[in-house]
Amino acid sequence: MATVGSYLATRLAQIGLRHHFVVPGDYNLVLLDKLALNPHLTQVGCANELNCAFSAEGYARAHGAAACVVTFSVGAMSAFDGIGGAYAENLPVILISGSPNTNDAGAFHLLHHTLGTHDFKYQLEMARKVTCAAVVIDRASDAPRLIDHAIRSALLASKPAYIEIPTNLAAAPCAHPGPISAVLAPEKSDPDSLAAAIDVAVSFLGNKLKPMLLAGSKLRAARAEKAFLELAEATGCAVAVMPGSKSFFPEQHPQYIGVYWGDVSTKAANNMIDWSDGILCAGTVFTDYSTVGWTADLKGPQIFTADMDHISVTGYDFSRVLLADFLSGLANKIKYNDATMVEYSRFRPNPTLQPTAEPEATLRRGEVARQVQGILTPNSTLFVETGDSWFNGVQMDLPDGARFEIEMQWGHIGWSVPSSFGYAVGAPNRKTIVMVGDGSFQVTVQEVSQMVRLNLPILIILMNNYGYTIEVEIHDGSYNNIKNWDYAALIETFNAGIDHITQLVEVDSTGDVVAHRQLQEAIHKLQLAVETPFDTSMRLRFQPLQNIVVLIALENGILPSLAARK
Ligand SMILES: C/C(NCc1cnc(C)nc1N)=C(/S)[C@H](O)COP(=O)(O)OP(=O)(O)O
Ligand SMILES: [Mg+2]
Repeated sequence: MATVGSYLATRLAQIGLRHHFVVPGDYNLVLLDKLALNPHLTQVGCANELNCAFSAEGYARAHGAAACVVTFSVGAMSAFDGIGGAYAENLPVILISGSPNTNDAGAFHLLHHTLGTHDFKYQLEMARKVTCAAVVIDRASDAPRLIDHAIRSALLASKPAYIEIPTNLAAAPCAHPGPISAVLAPEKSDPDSLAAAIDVAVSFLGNKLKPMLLAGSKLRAARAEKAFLELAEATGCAVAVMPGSKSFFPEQHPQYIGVYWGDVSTKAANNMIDWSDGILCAGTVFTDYSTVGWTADLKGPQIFTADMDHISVTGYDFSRVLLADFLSGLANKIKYNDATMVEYSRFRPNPTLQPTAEPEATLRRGEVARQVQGILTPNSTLFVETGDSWFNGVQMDLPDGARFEIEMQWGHIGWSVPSSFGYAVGAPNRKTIVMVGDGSFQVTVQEVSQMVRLNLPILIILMNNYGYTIEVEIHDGSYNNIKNWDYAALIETFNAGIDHITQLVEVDSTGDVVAHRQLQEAIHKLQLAVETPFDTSMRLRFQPLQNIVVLIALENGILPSLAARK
């Protein structure tokens, strides 16, 4: 016989997970022991449950799915914020929570960590709001069915799922797992609807003079990036992406024309969108953010919408048509029409190279962004945090193979630190770079200490502009003040007890005036840091830290109103 905990561990390993993120608590300790026994799974501790959920979210970005394990109520409540983010970003994260013994409710026990009532179902009710499937294992014999249902639902919908396991059932015997195909077998498109949707799309695009494609953030969740590329090359037309799907289409591809984000588009992509008479939108999500306050929300007869499992255009609507099936089926039937590329070639803007700052100039945001651009490789993954970093990141010109991670829908400040940590756990062979503001960094900075512990080579570019600057731009007030930190000293704290040489490099444009050339040198050396023992003779202020590089750039160009806020 298996146990409920070992059954769950086997299923997590069988769907390809090699790590799971945890915060222990007395409702989940036996379960954690069972999960830790599985030879394919490594347990990764996090500093709190918000970061635990965001770390799993980042792992899912790298690995396809993820799992995090928390304790009842005080743990899960905090994790729900990160799980809400995974829901909003279409990422299959399995949230697993310990819970009271099955006899506690019936005995009218009042329990610690709960709301102090006899009702222990509130967590399940809350979980139902932020997941696509939420189950409670009330009997060990139900565990196989319920665990399989929750995991399969999450993988098919690319949304989080919730599994609640009472303390006394984690080690209870249950049936051995059956074939994993019961969980992993893919859904199929309805063949008639698929054929009909493709025919409608062929005539929609076929009778347009200047059709083009727009890639959206759900392309990854639908596992349709390859099919989208196939369709693009079959049509020869211009291809734009939305900010939430940057890097889901190769940016060095001749048909790539930039990020469509209304007035903040790149490479004049918005001009082509406005000029086109027919746009196939694949996996797109139009929100107040992504449409720049509804100024670019693409409605009307010239829009053809291909969603994860649903196709629609004026007068037609097809369900159970999987996006990847639709795109590759359409690629086989579509007529070639490169009119939009011919037009775009007439005004394709030259790349705007940020001028290199003068050697002695003090450091500014543009110079930091220019130098980050310079270190991007096909193996880079660039995380951009909510705030100014979004705009710096969206402008980056990605080499093919480079990936771009943004939390465009949930937009939770602080997401990038734990998410990049989880991502790097899931994809250690990639070079993870994070651009994050000081306000965001302060929300979830604890997970830098996990980066230290796991010796992950992550480069964090912290843009310290003394506060919530985006908020200042939106609507100023004293509430946008934050206390500046001595980040070097903070990082030293994380380094306690670690004897490896890694560096926190603080490039301070006031006080120790450090010209930008030293930033370049620092970045260059930081790159070396992950391969070779670090040269500790840096002239910059630094604190030894385990293979993590946190580069803190105080932006000299801070808004005058902020200057006084130190
Ligand atoms: C407070 C808030 N948004 C509101 C907000 C508040 N709470 C959560 C969890 N998420 C949010 N987006 C935002 S964008 C700050 O300007 C971020 O500051 P910082 O990281 O320092 O970046 P910038 O200075 O470039 O803006
Ligand atoms: Mg800031």
